Amino acid sequence: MVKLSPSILSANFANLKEDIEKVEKAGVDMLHIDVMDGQFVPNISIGPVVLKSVSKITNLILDVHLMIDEPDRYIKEFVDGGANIITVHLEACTHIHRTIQLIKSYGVKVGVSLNPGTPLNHLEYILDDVDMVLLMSVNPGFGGQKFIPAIKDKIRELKKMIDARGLNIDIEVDGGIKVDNVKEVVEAGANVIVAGSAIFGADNVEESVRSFREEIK
Ligand SMILES: O=C(CO)[C@@H](O)[C@H](O)COP(=O)(O)O
Ligand SMILES: [Co+2]
Repeated sequence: MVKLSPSILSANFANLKEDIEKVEKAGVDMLHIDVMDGQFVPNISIGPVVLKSVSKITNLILDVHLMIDEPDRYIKEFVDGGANIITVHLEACTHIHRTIQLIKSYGVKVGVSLNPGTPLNHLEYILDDVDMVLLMSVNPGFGGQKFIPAIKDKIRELKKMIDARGLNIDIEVDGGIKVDNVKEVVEAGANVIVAGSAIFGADNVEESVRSFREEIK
């Protein structure tokens, strides 16, 4: 079953509660929380304080995407804020293995994300330790960018690596996913789809979620 994880980066932050209720009612599976530090990526978004408030008004799985340098410093705060899955960028961690163990020690799920230009072989010695791999299909930092087509091959390769090891790891893809390209992403092997502008930015959120579901059923 393919899961939908709309990114609140494209929500109206002055109206966040209503926006989240809309996607929840529309039947999405998770809520993707983009955290940006203005250092690892050239943008600043939200942190654990907002996450904590969000966790109080939704039952959706909170899928936290940390685009911050040396995330070990803040893992506990995001756990306390209600994160169910914490994904860190491989490129942002000096000791990725240690960071993965730290996240697991709090009993939450752990994901590792790769920028579009980072090769899959960097996962070789950590793949067995993670619950999810997040492949970026845009360069991180902003919503509303264009999907990078080469990532479809990367998804296929990752799926092969996971299957060859007999692992049960989610493949999440994030950036530029719309109703008209989601099918290709799922066919390549992704089973968690992030969509920001295409869901929170849609005129009719319910209709957008329905169209996504139709494409990936
Ligand atoms: O992590 C990021 C961007 O860095 C994403 O989660 C975006 O927020 C997705 O937005 P769209 O590309 O779907 O508009
Ligand atoms: Co994201």
